[in-house]
Amino acid sequence: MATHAKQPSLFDPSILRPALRDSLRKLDPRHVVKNPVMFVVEVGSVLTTLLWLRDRIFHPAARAPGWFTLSVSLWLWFTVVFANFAEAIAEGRGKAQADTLRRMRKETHARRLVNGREELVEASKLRKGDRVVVEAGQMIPGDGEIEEGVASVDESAITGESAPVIRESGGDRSAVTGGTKVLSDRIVVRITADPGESFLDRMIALVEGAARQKTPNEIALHILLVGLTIIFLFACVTLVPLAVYSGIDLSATAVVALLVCLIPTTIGGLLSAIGIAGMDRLLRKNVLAMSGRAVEAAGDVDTLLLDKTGTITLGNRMATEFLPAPDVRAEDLADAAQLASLADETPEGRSIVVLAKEKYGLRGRTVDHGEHVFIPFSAQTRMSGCDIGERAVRKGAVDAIVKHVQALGGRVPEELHQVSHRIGDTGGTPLAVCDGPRVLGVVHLKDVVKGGIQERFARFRAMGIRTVMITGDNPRTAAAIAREAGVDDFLAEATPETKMRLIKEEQAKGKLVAMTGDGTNDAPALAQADVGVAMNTGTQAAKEAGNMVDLDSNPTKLLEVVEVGKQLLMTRGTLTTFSIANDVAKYFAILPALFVVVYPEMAPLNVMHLASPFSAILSAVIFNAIIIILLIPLSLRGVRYRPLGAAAVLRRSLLVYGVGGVIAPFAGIKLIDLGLAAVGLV
Ligand SMILES: Nc1ncnc2c1ncn2[C@@H]1O[C@H](COP(=O)(O)OP(=O)(O)OP(=O)(O)O)[C@@H](O)[C@H]1O
Ligand SMILES: [K+]
Ligand SMILES: [Mg+2]
Repeated sequence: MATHAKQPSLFDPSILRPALRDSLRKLDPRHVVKNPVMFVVEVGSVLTTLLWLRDRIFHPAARAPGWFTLSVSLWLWFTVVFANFAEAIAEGRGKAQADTLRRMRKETHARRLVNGREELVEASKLRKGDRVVVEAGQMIPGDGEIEEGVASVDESAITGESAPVIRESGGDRSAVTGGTKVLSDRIVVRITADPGESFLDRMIALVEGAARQKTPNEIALHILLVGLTIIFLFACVTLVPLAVYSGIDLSATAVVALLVCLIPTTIGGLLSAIGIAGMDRLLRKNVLAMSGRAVEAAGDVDTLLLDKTGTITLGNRMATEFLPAPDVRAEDLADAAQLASLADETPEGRSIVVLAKEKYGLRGRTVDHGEHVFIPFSAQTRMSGCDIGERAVRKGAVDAIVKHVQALGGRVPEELHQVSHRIGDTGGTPLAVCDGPRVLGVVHLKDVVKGGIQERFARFRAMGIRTVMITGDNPRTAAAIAREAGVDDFLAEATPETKMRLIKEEQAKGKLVAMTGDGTNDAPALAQADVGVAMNTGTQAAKEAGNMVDLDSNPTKLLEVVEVGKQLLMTRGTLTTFSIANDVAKYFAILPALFVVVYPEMAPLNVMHLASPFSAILSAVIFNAIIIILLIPLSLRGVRYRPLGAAAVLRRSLLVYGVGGVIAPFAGIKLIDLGLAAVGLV
């Protein structure tokens, strides 16, 4: 997908041209009215245009020369167009991607199963609940869950990643996406989305911005901007009697121009572009955010919950050793462990079967489904196993097996705890094995902490974010891995319920919580978290519960999500500071120029020595419009983010953008004034 394409330059012609067209179309008052500050400017543009026409037609004893009224009017129109352009160009980048995605949504046929027979139908006719067969070389016709089979799938259409991925029925990797291609084997898929509601459809709507709504923060900022606009409206209106009293001929055009210079047009014009660009930046990191609100929440996250296995560690836990109980032969332990794992398709289960084969030559077992009853692993029981005849073999977390054995009236040897503690302290996972009430020993599962993870957690700490590892594993293993990885805290022996409880507790303390997950049993927690990032490989339930989907299914992607969120908040904050500082400075730049004619005492304030009052006002209006264009790249790219504490970042940006915002207008207006004088306009 286009998300992996090199970041296009900000002003790529293919985006620039439609954006220019859009910025004129967006002059429609019904669009502009959604942005109150810009609406005031548009009303001002219409008003000054009418004033100019009136002067041309009726030649009254005009207070302002025609060239002045016309120039101000034109630059006010430019101001609105520039703001529209900022928004259009931010949207344009998503629109280009949506087009790429649409082209990909080719019409395909589906092999629908009806009463055990296949029939060929158009993919667009598939409904929820339909079952379809897909074989090697064919396109998956719709979103769904695999009911039967395993297949390798090329998902590059969605993720941009060309390496095939394995999708299989049963586990947490059973979801498939319409538009991806089966490379090997045969699967039966149960369709989970009606036409028009597929992942690809939603993705198109999202990147196009069609689904975008103002976030609560944006609404709050809008209200602030409207407040400022009203205050300045009063300030400008009261200036009129003051001017009359002082004998200054203040034209209506001048009052409108002054008003536009004072209201926060810079941030008002860039606000929506900043929001759109934030979601776009996330998309470039292959994360689909379902709402702008989620991106903002990511920028304010206090606590981050992460899984141990597969997130902090590599996740393919391998059996490395059988450690039998005192009166048990190692071979018998290996035999029982293998029996308990024959149907266990988890990496743990498979590795146990292999180790027993390698070490003790245990192979050639046939599985008889009449005789063997397999008990699959679940996060609640934390055990799995097999019943065959008299035997009931179980393997699982040590505390779970201990409870199980005690419930059956068995005795737990002291050595079991010693051995498990030893394994746990090295960061390994001890799996206890029992046959009925008899404890047979422990299997040592080894897992490896991912490379570079310490640096990632150090960055989180620098941002002031607390990281908590949650795991179903025992406290000793958890503590060892937590120490090695450098997380701040951990929760061991967790079940899906305790995960959920932890999130609620944090939220009750007023914290914003983020988490990643992929399983159906992560879904409630993903929905509860303020930022829930679901893995694209995860189940349908997980993807629907979260408010973001990571197409790369990389659990440590949260770090980048948080950074993009912070960058969005900072960009908006700094540009607001800059905009308001700018407006205040303009007030002091223009007023002395207007009044110095009648109040020579104001001369020391008139530091700018502008050519004339008309020139002062026109220069300010031009500066006011141009600054929007100049700040578009910064709004789209975002201010550079450094992982410092929130207070330090704020102090720094207030200083840079506040002081910069005060100085810029003086320099800018003076330059424009000199330019106007040079071309002989004033
Ligand atoms: N296939 C399995 N059969 C039996 N027991 C298992 C199996 N897989 C894991 N266990 C045991 O159950 C415990 C809990 O597993 P669970 O998947 O809930 O957590 P985890 O994988 O250890 O950590 P995380 O929550 O980070 O994924 C494991 O620590 C292990 O002791
Ligand atoms: K302004
Ligand atoms: Mg697990």
